[in-house]
Amino acid sequence: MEIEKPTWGWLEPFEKFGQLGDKNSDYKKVLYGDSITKYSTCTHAAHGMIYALDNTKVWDLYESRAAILMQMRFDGVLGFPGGLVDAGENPAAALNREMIEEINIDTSKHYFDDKDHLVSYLHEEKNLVLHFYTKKVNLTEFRNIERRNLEAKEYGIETFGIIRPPLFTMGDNLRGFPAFLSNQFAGNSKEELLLALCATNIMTKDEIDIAVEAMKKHVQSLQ
Ligand SMILES: O=c1[nH]cnc2c1ncn2[C@H]1C[C@H](O)[C@@H](COP(=O)(O)OP(=O)(O)O)O1
Repeated sequence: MEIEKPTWGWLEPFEKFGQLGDKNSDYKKVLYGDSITKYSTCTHAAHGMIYALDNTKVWDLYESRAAILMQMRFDGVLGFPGGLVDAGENPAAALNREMIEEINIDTSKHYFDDKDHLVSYLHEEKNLVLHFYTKKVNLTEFRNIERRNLEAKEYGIETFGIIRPPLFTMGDNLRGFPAFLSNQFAGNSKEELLLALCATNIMTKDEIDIAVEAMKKHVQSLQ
């Protein structure tokens, strides 16, 4: 008896871009302009990091540094809100559309445009270009954005809840940010997070390198 194929959620060969397990080294940085002209036949996606600086202390001990909005995705890995760019669509416009669908953002107050673009990456084998944007809001606005998320159209379908990464490292030099980094991330989103933390001066390159080393040691110790 022939088993009927599900019409959604089946990774067809053309959906190769959605497969998990990408290596950071598979992505190379490309200029935004080139990515639009030279790689027009690739699949494009746009994702965005909304963040607010936050100088409150966690348990009067650890610097919060910033509230950053990430999400648990339908495929069980972490990433930023965003998604695929439709044919003929501008990546920033696609990002705003996805932000409405995935986290119910009010684009009359907060929207991404070309000047929020931080970096674009090409995954040659997957024929995939990833555009990444950042948007700074204040902490009150950030909390309002978080509150609206439960009413998003895609909540419980494509997105399974928003999260804030802990940006502090606890006394054992592992719990907190390094342990967070040992999760699985979609596409190149871990690298995007690290780059954005540095570009926004939320963390120094040295602090990031220390956390990444602690995370690697932890992951190796589990193997
Ligand atoms: O946050 C991200 N940063 C970089 N790449 C990402 C991120 N989230 C997903 N991805 C990758 C994974 C896929 O290869 C594509 C498509 O993204 P996705 O958000 O799943 O697209 P749709 O919601 O299905 O339109 O980007």
